[in-house]
Amino acid sequence: MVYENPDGIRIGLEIHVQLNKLKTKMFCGCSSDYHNAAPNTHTCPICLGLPGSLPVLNKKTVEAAIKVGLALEGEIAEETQFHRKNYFYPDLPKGFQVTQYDFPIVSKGKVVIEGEDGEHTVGITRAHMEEDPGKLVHIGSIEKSKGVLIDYNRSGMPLIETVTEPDMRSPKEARRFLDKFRNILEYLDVFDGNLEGAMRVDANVSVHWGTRVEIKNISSHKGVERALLYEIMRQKNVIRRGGKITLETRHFDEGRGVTISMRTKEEAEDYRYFREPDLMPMRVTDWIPAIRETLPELPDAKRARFMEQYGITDMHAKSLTSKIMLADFYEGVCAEGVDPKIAATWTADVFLGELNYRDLAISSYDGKKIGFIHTKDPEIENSFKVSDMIELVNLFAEGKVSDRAAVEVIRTILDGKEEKAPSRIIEEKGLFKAEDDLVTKAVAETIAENEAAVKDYLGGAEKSLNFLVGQVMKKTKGTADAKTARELIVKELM
Ligand SMILES: Nc1ncnc2c1ncn2[C@@H]1O[C@H](COP(=O)(O)OP(=O)(O)OP(=O)(O)O)[C@@H](O)[C@H]1O
Ligand SMILES: [Mg+2]
Ligand SMILES: [Mg+2]
Repeated sequence: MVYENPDGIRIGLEIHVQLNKLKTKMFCGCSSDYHNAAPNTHTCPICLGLPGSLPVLNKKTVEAAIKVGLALEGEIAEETQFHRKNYFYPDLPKGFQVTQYDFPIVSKGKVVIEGEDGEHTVGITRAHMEEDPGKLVHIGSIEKSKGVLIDYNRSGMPLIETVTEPDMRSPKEARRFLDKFRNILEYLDVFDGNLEGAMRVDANVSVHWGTRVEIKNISSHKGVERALLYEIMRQKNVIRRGGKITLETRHFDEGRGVTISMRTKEEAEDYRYFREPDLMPMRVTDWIPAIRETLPELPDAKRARFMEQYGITDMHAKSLTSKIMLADFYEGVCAEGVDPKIAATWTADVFLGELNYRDLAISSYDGKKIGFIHTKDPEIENSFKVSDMIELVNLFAEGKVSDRAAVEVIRTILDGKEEKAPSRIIEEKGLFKAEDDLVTKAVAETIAENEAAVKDYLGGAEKSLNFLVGQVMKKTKGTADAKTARELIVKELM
């Protein structure tokens, strides 16, 4: 299958990622652990940009950038340096942002995603380091706001900006790219995507192979997908009415789901880039071998190994490796000699499905349990123990609990406040699988009591069989295995 891209869509992303796993900021010793702190409490003359303060580069920023570059299979510049991007705006009182201009540390990388027509490669144009400015908090909506508050806790946080080639051909591909990119960064342990403001995306998009429009500063992957869907529709409509698309910057209004023009590129500023005189150029070639040593097994490699080592399907391997903490949890479960295929089903399909359904995001794994938080309210948190999954998988493998009962156990643990082992939950809820003769008895009774349904089934109405199975489940209070019940009924009526 070859994807034709009938609307000539091209999407290129600029992704700002905070290296929020580093202990301190980029040019000063202020702690980067500010997310729960009061505004402007994690600041000093350097990150406030006060006159006379001098930056001291946090070497870990450069190391992390090189690590990212290697993971993206990019080229690392032999010599790299910083520039000043001059602009006047209250998010950076010193009047310029320290960034990299024509010497980005990383260039020419790639990321392989699941595209519209199978594997699809997205080129990485460049990735560079820069400092995060302070955060402006608009009171009310950005267009109507009467006032602005500024929090400089974020100011001076190390960022990596990654620019892709316009290689994505649909909003879905853009979202898949972002999911994959985030996953890689989390594997590298340089980034925690659950923290507020950790990843901000500018999405560039054009239709009919035309001029691009840039949508600035979108904070979620889903937001990027929605903004692009809207923007593509808007551009197509403009062209259909005989209009022209011009290079402009737009803002995505998450609430209304629309993009709004902010400025045209003619109004774009001239940033008067020049070399940052307070920071020396760096030669980093010698650092590369040691950093390469620290590269972990990356998602694609892990996925291939999982299929090979555990004999699981590609779908399961993909889902289990979509988060490093989930992959580690799964391996923790398998380490105890449980059936890896059953463990994959219960972890990837049921457990992960139930988490998504509840808007819970995986946030930690400590070797014993996997933790998760609510995506809208991080105060809501819970965890699931490796030992509980092992017990459940074994009970299921031994035929002691049915599908339905195992799902019920997982739900009970996710929703419960007190800790309980699966076997206790099963006992308390009476979920142990019914003995075979109990099921046989229920089948016989069901057939005797439901003459009409039996007749319909024998007359070819498959639906009636479902009804009969339902009756058996009811009689056994859901403890029968639905598949067994079905087989028994069919056999009886043959
Ligand atoms: N025709 C196009 N359609 C869609 N995207 C495009 C097109 N041409 C370029 N792009 C994308 O636009 C982005 C350009 O980003 P880049 O940072 O190089 O420049 P910029 O947006 O002008 O600068 P700034 O950093 O100030 O936003 C890249 O992601 C690129 O892939
Ligand atoms: Mg741009
Ligand atoms: Mg850019």
